[in-house]
Amino acid sequence: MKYIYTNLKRFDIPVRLAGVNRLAPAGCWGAQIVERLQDEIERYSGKARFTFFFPEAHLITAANAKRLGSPLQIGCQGVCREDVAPGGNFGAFTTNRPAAAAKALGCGAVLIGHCEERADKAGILAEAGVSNEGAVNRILNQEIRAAVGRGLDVLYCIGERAEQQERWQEVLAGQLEIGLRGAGGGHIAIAYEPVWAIGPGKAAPDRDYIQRAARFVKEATGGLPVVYGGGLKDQNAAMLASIPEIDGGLIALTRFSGEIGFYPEEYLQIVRRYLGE
Ligand SMILES: O=C[C@H](O)COP(=O)(O)O
Repeated sequence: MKYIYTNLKRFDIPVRLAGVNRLAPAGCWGAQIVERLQDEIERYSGKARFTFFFPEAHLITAANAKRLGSPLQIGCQGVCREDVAPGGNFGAFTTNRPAAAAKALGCGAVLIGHCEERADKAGILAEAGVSNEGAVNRILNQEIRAAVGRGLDVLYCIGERAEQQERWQEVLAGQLEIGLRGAGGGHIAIAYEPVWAIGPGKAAPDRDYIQRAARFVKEATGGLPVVYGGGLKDQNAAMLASIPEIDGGLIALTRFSGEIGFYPEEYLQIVRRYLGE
């Protein structure tokens, strides 16, 4: 079974507001993505699982657009490190999204620890004059445990930044060891994303580099599924699919130059290529 994840970041922002959304007005953007993809995706049932991480505003319309029995799973882009509990917090979580809320909104999965989330948390710590990767990993661990506690599938992102490349093993080991502590019992997959390979103008590492990291992650986690993200595109999908330790991919942009963004037809082309069709 292959796992194909998609992070739709904030690709819902229209071009006139400096975003990359050329697909649909914000109100129906999530539904349109589901409607344009689900027929084709259904052809791969049994061969691959598809999860789409939407910004919260689109979770309901995306979930409503999903046909009954569709293999497409809807996920959100993070959960709060605390959750509601009987006799505990009843929902006093202004601005945050507890795992229970994600569940109630129709999510089956959550993306945790994306490098953009890590950078945001590190930025908050930096405001207090603190630089502490361990603290970021501990907060992400709380989020993972909250998500697992609610039965959400978790895609946990790890990866080294450019300046960490020489000590990549130490960085990945810390992210895994602290992030996954006490989080057993759920469905957790790892997205290996070298931060320096993410986004427009960036290129994915070569096969050996990715295989070495994926092997390391597999060994450190006792064999959890590992997917690759960061510049995954039509041109390298087959190469990535040929790495035995890689169980799938995490896609965001489908077009990295010109009118960059997420385009459903281009996405399907990457999927076809990855699945060898
Ligand atoms: O969440 C996905 C990753 O950040 C990969 O992004 P990218 O495919 O645009 O490089």
